[in-house]
Amino acid sequence: MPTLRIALAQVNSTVGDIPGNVAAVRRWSREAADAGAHLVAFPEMMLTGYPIEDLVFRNSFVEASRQALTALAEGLAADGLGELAVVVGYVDADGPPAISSAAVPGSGRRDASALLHRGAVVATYYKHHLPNYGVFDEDRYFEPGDTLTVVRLGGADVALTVCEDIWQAGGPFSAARRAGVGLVVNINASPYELNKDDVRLALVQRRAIEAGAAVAFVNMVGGQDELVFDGDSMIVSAGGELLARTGQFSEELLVHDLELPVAADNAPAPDGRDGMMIERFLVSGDISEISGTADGGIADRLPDHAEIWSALVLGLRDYVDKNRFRSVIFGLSGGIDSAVVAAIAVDALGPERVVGVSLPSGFSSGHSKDDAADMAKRTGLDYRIEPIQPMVDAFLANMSLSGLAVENLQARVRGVILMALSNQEGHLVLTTGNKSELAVGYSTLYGDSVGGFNPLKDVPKTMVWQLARWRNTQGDPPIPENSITKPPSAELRPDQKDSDSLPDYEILDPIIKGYVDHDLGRDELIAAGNDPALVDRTLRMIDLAEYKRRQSAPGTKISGKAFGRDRRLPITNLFREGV
Ligand SMILES: Nc1ncnc2c1ncn2[C@@H]1O[C@H](COP(=O)(O)OP(=O)(O)OC[C@H]2O[C@@H]([n+]3cccc(C(=O)O)c3)[C@H](O)[C@@H]2O)[C@@H](O)[C@H]1O
Ligand SMILES: Nc1ncnc2c1ncn2[C@@H]1O[C@H](COP(=O)(O)OP(=O)(O)OP(=O)(O)O)[C@@H](O)[C@H]1O
Ligand SMILES: NC(=O)CC[C@H](N)C(=O)O
Repeated sequence: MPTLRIALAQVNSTVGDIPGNVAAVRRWSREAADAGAHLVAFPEMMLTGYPIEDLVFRNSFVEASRQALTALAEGLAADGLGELAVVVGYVDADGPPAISSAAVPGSGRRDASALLHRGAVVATYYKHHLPNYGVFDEDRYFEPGDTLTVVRLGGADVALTVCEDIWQAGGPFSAARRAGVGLVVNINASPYELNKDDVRLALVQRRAIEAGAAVAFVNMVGGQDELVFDGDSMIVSAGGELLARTGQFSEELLVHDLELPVAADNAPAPDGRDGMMIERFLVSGDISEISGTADGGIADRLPDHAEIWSALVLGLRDYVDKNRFRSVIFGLSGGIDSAVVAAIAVDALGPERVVGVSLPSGFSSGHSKDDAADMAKRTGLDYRIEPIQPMVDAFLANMSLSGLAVENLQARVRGVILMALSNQEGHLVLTTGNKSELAVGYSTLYGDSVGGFNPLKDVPKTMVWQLARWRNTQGDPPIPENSITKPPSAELRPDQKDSDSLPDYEILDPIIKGYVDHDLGRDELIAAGNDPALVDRTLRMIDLAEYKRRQSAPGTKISGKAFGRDRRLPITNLFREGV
């Protein structure tokens, strides 16, 4: 029985930074070789980052990816790593150049995996199953491959597959059984959402059994606009037993020895109902002898709140760093939302890169200023005070405004100040509205909704409180207790409370979840026990706020359905539930 030492490189690539991503492959390949690995696998689209969206239509981009791949193969050999088999994701094309931003049939854009060895690209594989739901639009971008690539290395047969190939029965995994491979390598760009780790493990186990082969599943880690990749790479035996698993949300090299069956030269059963062809490549008959043993170990999964917090921290850090911002700035009101944003930002970037500004008006309570100052003292963030009343008064001296217009004016003056400080000092402005507020439109357009990124965009208000309490149990509590316990208020008029305009968030959030996350209609929401009048009111607010969401800042997805790419609704829409 050949034993292969497999390394899974759970690493962070950046969309468009092809030279940086190539350098990362060379760096991690060196580590894998030093650990005695025979094969190292990198994530889907490692060379380009993922998702590349409409960049795929630019021939120059696809060509840069293809050239980087061949140069990488040569570079690895030049580094003395030619004997290591390196599996890496990239974008390829094997049809005529694209002529417009449409998925021209035959233009052959491919979501591809390649095996590099001894300075050459030995084999390539094109992703067969293309996800086209939720945040994925791969039918728009790629053509599916129809041939399973099997490589022989050290007397074992290994099949190459890409991400969605593992999410659907049939196709490559069923072809892998026909080909009689010992191992299927599945390279991923599988974004995080809560509880997806449990789904993934069961899935990888199911596919291993379907293929009758061990599965090495490697996922990327890091943030890309609204997505965050959590890693969670693993190796599962042909019988479905979990053998090794990485931690979540950090770069890691998992190295594990796998005993594989000796490859047989029988032709595969020809009549596969999977509809795939099988193509075989010889990589190398002999491989280096194993020294010692490598057991990757099985890392514990994070509990839910720790997992969500890690996702939000990594999502923000990578957005800031990859877009080359030195620091972030936001209004620090003493309320729970800006307090939790401050704690996430300090965890992500360190207090010296976080600026919190108290922007008191005539209606700001004493405790709002004290709680903001307390938050700053606890975390060491850069705290400023910019009173807004003189600027609000200047507007009111020159315009006749009343009621809501005056309320929103305060939020807008705050937005102008934050954007001015951003322009002056170069900070990224964070906006702080949570998923519940975004759902019902409880924010001022061009006011508190200004900003380039929103860490709480996919976090319902009730979870904002839970996260605050959880974070305060981890070491020194960063969030003032008063910010957690006081009733939420926008403080735009005397004694204003969120509860004047909105039902309690404990009642509101389940309705939002049903309507937004699960697409339930009015009758189903009422059948689930929600008050009919409240359902009608909430659905109306959600429907009418679509225009605000369409122009809202991006923020990290943590749920099964986030606002943005996951949930796409027309703004102009006269359909009303139950009417
Ligand atoms: N379909 C559509 N397409 C494009 N634009 C549309 C539109 N419908 C209205 N608009 C525009 O939007 C304007 C109305 O929106 P906007 O100006 O924002 O005003 P609006 O949504 O009426 O008021 C803001 C609400 O958010 C609350 N708030 C504000 C600040 C902070 C917080 C908090 O606690 O987090 C809550 C505030 O108390 C108030 O209830 C209209 O005047 C119109 O210009
Ligand atoms: N006095 C203030 N100083 C600084 N920023 C403010 C102030 N008031 C509002 N903001 C900004 O506007 C955002 C929305 O205001 P709002 O008061 O609704 O939220 P919050 O204070 O964070 O939380 P809560 O909804 O619990 O009150 C705040 O998160 C904050 O960024
Ligand atoms: N990149 C992909 O193919 C990802 C799709 C897959 N269903 C996932 O969410 O992990």
